[in-house]
Amino acid sequence: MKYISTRGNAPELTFEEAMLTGLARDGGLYVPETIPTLSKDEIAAMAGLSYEEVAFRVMKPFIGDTFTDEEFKGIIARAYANFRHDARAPLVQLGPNHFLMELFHGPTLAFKDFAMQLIGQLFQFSLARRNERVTIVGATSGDTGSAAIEAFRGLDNVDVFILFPDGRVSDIQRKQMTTPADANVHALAMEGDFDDCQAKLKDMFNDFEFRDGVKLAGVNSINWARVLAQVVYYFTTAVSLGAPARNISFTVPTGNFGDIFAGYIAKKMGLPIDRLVIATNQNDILHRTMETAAYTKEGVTPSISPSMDIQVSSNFERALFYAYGGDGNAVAQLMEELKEGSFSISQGAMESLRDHFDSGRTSEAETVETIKWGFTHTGEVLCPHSACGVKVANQHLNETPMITLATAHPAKFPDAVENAIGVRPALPPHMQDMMDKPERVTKVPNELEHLKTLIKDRIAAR
Ligand SMILES: Cc1ncc(COP(=O)(O)O)c(C=O)c1O
Ligand SMILES: N[C@@H](CCOP(=O)(O)O)C(=O)O
Repeated sequence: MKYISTRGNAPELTFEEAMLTGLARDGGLYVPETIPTLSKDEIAAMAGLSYEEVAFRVMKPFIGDTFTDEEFKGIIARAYANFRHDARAPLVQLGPNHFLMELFHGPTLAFKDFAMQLIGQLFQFSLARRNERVTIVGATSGDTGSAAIEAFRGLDNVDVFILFPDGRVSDIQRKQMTTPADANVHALAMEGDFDDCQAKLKDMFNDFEFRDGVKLAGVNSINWARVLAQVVYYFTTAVSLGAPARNISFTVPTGNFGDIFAGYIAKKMGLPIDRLVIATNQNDILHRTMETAAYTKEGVTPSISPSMDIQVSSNFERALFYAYGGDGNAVAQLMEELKEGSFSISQGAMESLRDHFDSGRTSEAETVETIKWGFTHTGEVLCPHSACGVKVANQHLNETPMITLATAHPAKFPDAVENAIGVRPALPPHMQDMMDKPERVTKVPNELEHLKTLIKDRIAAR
């Protein structure tokens, strides 16, 4: 299996190379040159298997012979050993035809753990056998950063630098990033919003001297392995509700478009997904795009679902690549136009997107109302991001079972939840001592040269 860039102008790579590389050298994102498919029988045979067994069957065609089967099974087993629920991604029922996929039973209480715990194991295996070290730089609106730190802390051959927007993540998210004492962890509170952090990260990748000098690697969802790991739970949950014998729809709280794009890949692999519903908060660029065919950047307005406060939605580029029939030049042209603030999607590409995706937006007041509704009508305490998903899903219910992804544990956003329902969700026991630990964080300006120097100096000092 070879991996190609969405902008069509970067070297083709193997799975392992693409994983360790992150962003393609033409600024694009890596995708597999073909999407492997699974037959109805192969999907039906997943019923009753463990999460880990399904993970192996879904991901194996994408990794080819990168690892032996035994090696890959060992990697998967170690990745999910620290999850606190046997099903890993359990379903709870919210209504007659509406289910919630709880994706917050991993070590940092967000869906990011599903991919990041796996990537941590994949990197360790690959770096050890190649005798290499890397510098991971990640951009986060809160959850990717804590998941990355948890997955890579304490490793000798990895430094992990996390850029988060100063003052725009929850207190718990910040403490998850600033309290680990490991010397290879560097939490950087940057001025600006998440889009600024992600732009600086991409600037670093596009500076080849810096990139090659520090051996830069990326663990944001620009990394194909992140997306791939997230494909698995679409299979486990759809099969548990009767797929492939019946269709299933999903609603996904969306920001950087990685999670819902994983659902699109599951569909392309043969999982009978009817609709994939994009749920945004008030930062609704993706919903506006689906309605108007114009992707137009506006400023980000901080919300009570901060992890979705995103306007430059990185993985939408991958969706555009498929909507434009794999035309890398067309995608590169759109991304060039985006530098000026907006681009328009052609009619054919828009039809292709609308064949798979619906969308909706949730205001701040509606998010609060939905947290209340969830608690009162179902007993489920929703985090604000998951509440955005449930609100939009409730508007898209029909005869096809709907699964909404619950992307974070409510205890990561206790103020928003307590304000809505008067109950302060408690952190699980393994995280309670975090509140008293000292924080280690460096405030940094939104300046590329400053960041590059800091990173080089920190690596030299280790
Ligand atoms: C809790 C939570 N929900 C939803 C999202 C949006 O996911 P994606 O960026 O994959 O669209 C994020 C951030 O990625 C998140 O942290
Ligand atoms: N919401 C994310 C933003 C980064 O997304 P990623 O999936 O590209 O890593 C976060 O919590 O950091």
